[in-house]
Amino acid sequence: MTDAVVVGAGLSGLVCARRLAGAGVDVEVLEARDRVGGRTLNQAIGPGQVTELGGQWAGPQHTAVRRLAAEVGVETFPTHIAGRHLYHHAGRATRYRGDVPARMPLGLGDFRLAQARLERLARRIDLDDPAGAPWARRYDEMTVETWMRRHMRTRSGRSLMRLTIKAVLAVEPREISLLGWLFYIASGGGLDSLIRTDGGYQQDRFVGGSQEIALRMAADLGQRLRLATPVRRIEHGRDGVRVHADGAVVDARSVVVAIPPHLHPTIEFAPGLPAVRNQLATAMSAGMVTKFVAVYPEPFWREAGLSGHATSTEGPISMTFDNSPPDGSPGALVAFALADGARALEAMSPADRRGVVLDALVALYGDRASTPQQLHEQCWAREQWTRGCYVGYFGPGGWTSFGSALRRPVGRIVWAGAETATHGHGSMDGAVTAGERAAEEALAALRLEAGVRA
Ligand SMILES: Cc1cc2nc3c(=O)[nH]c(=O)nc-3n(C[C@H](O)[C@H](O)[C@H](O)COP(=O)(O)OP(=O)(O)OC[C@H]3O[C@@H](n4cnc5c(N)ncnc54)[C@H](O)[C@@H]3O)c2cc1C
Ligand SMILES: [Mg+2]
Repeated sequence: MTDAVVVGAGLSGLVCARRLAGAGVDVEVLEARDRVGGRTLNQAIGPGQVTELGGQWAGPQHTAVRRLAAEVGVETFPTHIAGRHLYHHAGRATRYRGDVPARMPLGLGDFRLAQARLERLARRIDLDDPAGAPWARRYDEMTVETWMRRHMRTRSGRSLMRLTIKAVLAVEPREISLLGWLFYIASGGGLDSLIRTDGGYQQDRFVGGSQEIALRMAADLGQRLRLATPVRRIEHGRDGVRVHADGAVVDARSVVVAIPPHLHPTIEFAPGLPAVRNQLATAMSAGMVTKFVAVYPEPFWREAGLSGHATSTEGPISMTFDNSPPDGSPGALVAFALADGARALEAMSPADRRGVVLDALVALYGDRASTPQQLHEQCWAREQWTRGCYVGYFGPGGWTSFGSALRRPVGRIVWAGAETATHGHGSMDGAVTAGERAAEEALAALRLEAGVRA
């Protein structure tokens, strides 16, 4: 019998296993895919050059993932952001500086007032228990769309707020409660730090691609990690757990489940999980993102004084960034289709989808954008072992009904994953801190048990 099994070799599961192994615990990691990294994924774009198709940026607030990267020898480099950004709205692309386009002063004023209100409310959120306060529950009943209609006066202000929530959570404002939005804002260190283009969430990237962090942890784990081994059934009881996966059965004292909650129903638990835990898994949904990376001989937009960052209220592409490697060669633009935008693209043929994305890039960056050397596409909702991104979130009422069960262990089952994070919820940083927290919980239980046995 081994001490612990970790289900899922994303950042969270790998960090958890690394901490457990470091504490002298026998641990085995079972991963469904034939690769590690989960929602982080490198894409080669040239000899020795990569870009990312999943999570990639780290802001100054993301101290845990930075610490981990340093530990495994992965460096950061600043995201290329110098120059003017583009805002595409009402058929027109305009240039701007700063974090929010100022084309419509009334809309911008409206947005800033709403932002100030959200920041003020978010400061009252208890990250450990967002729905705990009686006043918080009222906010869980209302969608962000409803709140915007009540508190924002201009269409352009609302459209900026809609774009903001889509950019940071990949959901439409009708899909999430105000409390869910406030929790996410508080967890991310404030709305300002989530949206500012200078020194915010997108401040830095990882040299060699973000997946390199997971790849290095996997190398350190060696034989303790098994790929292409999806877990199908977890038996758990007084004496231990038995984890059934394709091609493996592992007996252990505890199991850490490090997959997103909306995938929990794909595993059979015996005995079944508590009622509220079952309901939590189906109440938590995930956003929807398709990420495109267009690769060009050079980052030609830079010569034109453009940063490569754009936001758009029109069409399926809501946001772009310069995603070139550190030396700017080759040039890469990443384009995001988010929520309704990503869903709209799924109704098209691959060729039509490609055409629509290139048209969007041409509308922003001109004709040179029409002929990339490579165009990569990753729809995370299509992926069997992810099914939605960036992260799981609760719809209206979800935090109130299920929030308190989110991290509560069930006997010998401990929960990890970015969805269980308090700080940096849904980010790589959150995945790391959640993995560390889960390792502490599993360790405490193992020590208690060893003490009882001794
Ligand atoms: C397009 C995109 C952009 C993002 N941008 C950023 C960003 O810029 N910055 C940032 O910080 N975060 C970003 N994120 C979020 C970040 O990538 C995730 O929060 C983080 O990687 C999640 O890690 P995790 O270990 O919790 O989950 P995952 O990475 O999802 O890991 C779960 C693992 O479990 C495996 N698995 C699933 N089911 C089973 C099973 N039954 N048995 C065995 N294994 C199983 C999966 O294959 C996967 O490897 C982004 C995400 C996406 C998709
Ligand atoms: Mg994981």
